[in-house]
Amino acid sequence: MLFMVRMDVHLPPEMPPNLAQEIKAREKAYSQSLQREGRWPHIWRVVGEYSNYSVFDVAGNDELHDLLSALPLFPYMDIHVTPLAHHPSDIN
Ligand SMILES: O=C(O)CC1=CCC(=O)O1
Repeated sequence: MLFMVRMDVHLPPEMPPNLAQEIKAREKAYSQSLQREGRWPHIWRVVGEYSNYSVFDVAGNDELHDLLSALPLFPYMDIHVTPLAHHPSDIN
């Protein structure tokens, strides 16, 4: 199943910069491992915002929830999930 996910990151201003960098480095490594596995095929920056739109290709809701809740930035993000279905006009 495909899901479009918007993630808005809100790191607390009082977080020490070295801790923020460490969390971001773990987030990047985790994200890139899922991308290599094909479970996170798209990630796009929202212009001008500390946000992304991503597409996940997973078995279902439970797998997506497990994957998202394991993100190192999960405690600092608002996440909105949109399940995607095939469009009848899609030629692919
Ligand atoms: O920077 C972001 O949008 C948050 C994020 C998700 C995966 C990643 O590497 O960074």
